[in-house]
Amino acid sequence: MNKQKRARIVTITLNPAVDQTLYFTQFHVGQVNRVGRERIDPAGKGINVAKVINSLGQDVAVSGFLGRENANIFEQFFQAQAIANHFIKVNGATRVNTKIVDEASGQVSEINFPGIHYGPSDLQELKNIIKQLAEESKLFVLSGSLPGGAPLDIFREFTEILKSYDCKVFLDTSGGALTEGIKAKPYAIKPNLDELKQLVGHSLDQEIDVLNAVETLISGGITKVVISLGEKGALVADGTQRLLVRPPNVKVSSTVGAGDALVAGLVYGEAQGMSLTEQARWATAVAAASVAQQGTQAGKLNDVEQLLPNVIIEEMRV
Ligand SMILES: Nc1ncnc2c1ncn2[C@@H]1O[C@H](COP(=O)(O)OP(=O)(O)O)[C@@H](O)[C@H]1O
Ligand SMILES: O=P(O)(O)OC[C@H]1O[C@](O)(COP(=O)(O)O)[C@@H](O)[C@@H]1O
Repeated sequence: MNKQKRARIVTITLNPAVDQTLYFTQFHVGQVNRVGRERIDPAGKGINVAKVINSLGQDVAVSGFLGRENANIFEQFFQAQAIANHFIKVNGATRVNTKIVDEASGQVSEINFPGIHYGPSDLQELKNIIKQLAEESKLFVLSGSLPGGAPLDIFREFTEILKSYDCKVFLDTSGGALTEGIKAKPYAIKPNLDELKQLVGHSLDQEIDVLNAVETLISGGITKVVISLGEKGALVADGTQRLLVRPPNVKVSSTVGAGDALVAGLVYGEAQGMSLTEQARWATAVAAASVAQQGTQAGKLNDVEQLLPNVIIEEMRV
């Protein structure tokens, strides 16, 4: 596979977060708990996607809204990683999301805040930046929850703008933002099973229910649909193929950012012109490498390459 840089990818995060990960030998609800160690990561969905793309050696730019008061945490990181920073600074501080890791059980509990508020002029400025970036970058990732006050159809509008510039949009959001966003028919989406259930509005108890939901989304005009299934892997589908992809065994350190890593692997594969099968293999290896890292750090390219042969891909009958 030729790993030359062919396209710059842009990720948009409207609601970034400083992830504070607290590790406990064992966490007891309702009792005094002493923190074993702490990690602080500049994070949020699109920023995590960018970290992973960057660690794979692909050119990436980031944009969205950052709170002015603690923007330096992000700015220093982007500078150190040579990630092109097009974030707009708005009043206030970016949220701090706390992740509680119980090392005995491996369970992670997440406490996510609603996030920052922005004003109408901030939104206009962001639209202008997106249009400028779309002149030269053709792969966009729109990720994460919406900050307070954002209209539910904001990703729909961004997708429509980006499609008018011939850009491919990978949309990874949830709830009403996903329901509205898919109306603009993004190129690809990556809900997890809970997000898919919410989207279709009913339970998905059997494999056939999930396949039917995927079918409906693809026939509705979305080119690639990826349903992430946690440690079980993912269902990766386009108009002709349905792939059940199972991850290699890794020692789990933090599953926070696993979904973002999967998205990063998919977009990386797209930028490299990979087939759906290769894209699914890379995305799954990239996600497994990220799960083996603490906090939301990206796995190394070398680790990803070693995991690639251990990804199991089964073609399902359509
Ligand atoms: N324990 C694990 N071991 C290896 N890979 C994992 C593990 N948990 C998750 N993954 C990978 O990360 C991907 C995304 O995880 P998932 O939890 O479904 O996403 P999200 O964070 O969006 O809910 C999965 O499709 C899988 O490839
Ligand atoms: O934008 P949301 O949905 O509030 O999620 C933000 C949180 O999700 C993360 O991006 C991790 O997401 P995933 O585990 O789904 O990959 C964290 O870094 C961040 O704190």
